[in-house]
Amino acid sequence: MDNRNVVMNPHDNLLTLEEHFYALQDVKEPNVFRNLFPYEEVPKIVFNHRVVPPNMPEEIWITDTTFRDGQQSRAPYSTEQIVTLFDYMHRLSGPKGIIRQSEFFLYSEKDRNAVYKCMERGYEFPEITSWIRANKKDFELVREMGIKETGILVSCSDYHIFYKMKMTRKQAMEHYLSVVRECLETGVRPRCHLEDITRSDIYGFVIPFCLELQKLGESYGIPIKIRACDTMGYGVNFTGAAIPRSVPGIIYGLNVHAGVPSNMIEWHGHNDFYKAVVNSSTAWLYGASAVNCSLFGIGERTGNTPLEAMVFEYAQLRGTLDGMDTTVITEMAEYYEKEIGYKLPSRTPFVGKNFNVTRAGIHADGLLKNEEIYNIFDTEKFLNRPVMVAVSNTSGLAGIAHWINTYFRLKGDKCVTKSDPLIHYVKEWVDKEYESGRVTSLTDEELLKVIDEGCKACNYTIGA
Ligand SMILES: CC(C)C(=O)C(=O)O
Repeated sequence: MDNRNVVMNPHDNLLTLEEHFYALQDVKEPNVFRNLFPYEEVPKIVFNHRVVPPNMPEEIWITDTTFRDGQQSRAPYSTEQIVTLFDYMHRLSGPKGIIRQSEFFLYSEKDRNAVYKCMERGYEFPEITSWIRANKKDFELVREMGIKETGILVSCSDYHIFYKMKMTRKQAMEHYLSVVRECLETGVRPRCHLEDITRSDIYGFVIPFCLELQKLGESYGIPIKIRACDTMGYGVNFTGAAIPRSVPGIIYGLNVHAGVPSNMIEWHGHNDFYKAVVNSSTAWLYGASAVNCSLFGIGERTGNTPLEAMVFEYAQLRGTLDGMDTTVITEMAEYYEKEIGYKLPSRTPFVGKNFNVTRAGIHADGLLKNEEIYNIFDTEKFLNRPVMVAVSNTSGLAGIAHWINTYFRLKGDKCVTKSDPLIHYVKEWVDKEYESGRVTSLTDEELLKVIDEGCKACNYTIGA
């Protein structure tokens, strides 16, 4: 704060300009932004046409909440599952630690056991951080376990302050600061989760509070992280949208007005309005170094920002994967399906069964000529998932040929073509299936059986 302008207040205290302008507004009645959130109507997006300059930090990264927000919304993982997923996460993270941190509950013996087992791995990345009840005993526990950072809940909208906590803004702020001070006393780095920031009074509460946090952190020589939580998924990325819904506006306010450096700002999104991914990328683009995600987006209600999505957003924004091994994403998806029993919706980007499957015959024909025409990128290279054509009534000869080439991994002159008699044999069988009233798609087993019959009937050897 040394380089900021200062002004005198009437009591002769030195105040930064920010403190002078952004004093806490201790309102008597909660500000619930009824113009934006009428409750009995669909929420509104309002524009004030203030344009925030993009400001992507030099370094950006991903943090993980699979074992916290992720676990909050489903049956708990077993210790073995947590350790296996943590191993996968470490491999995905790469040498630069793009998956930088992962947060864990410490409530039960079982939670703590999982943490110890993950710690035994000795990985630098992801760093293990915690999520605890905000009291002295738990801060001591964090320190004793050798964890350097913990999350602390500091809900910031009047919905939470007035309705849930039954406090005034001043009382809430004083309470939060005392809890954060206790954490600092134990030498643990606090990460303040500003719950419900997209319904909060940014200038009347969030910025004054963050200015106080900055001062507190400075006095203990421990930087305090600010996690901006879009708890209900109300954030929007549109240029000129008004706060508190504007993601650029929130990040700008934290960065410029509250003086929180980019490497101390983290965005935590939810997907209630389908905006978790774009809002997280927007947070990066406007000055947050970290985005907090959970694997496959599994989290409260509609979920969090999917971690795998942000891996590919990272690569697109930075032009490099920076050493992340993205094929691990496919291994994790298989692990969820086989070992955890969680079936990913088939159209889920990057991991669903059908994410790179095309069904229409006309598309299949294009794919057969050149797979780039209908595949987002080399999905075989990055995800170990060759582009597929499902066989159905609309696949045509080209679709069947493509299915066989992909399934049997045939390359170059080993490939079957749509003029081969085997393809005509299979097509005849497919057509009959649908003519007789079938509406479901064909399974791999059915196709393999008819291909086998076709090879015998046509005296044909695949790949010969
Ligand atoms: C409970 C808080 C920290 C949270 O996860 C959220 O706001 O989404």
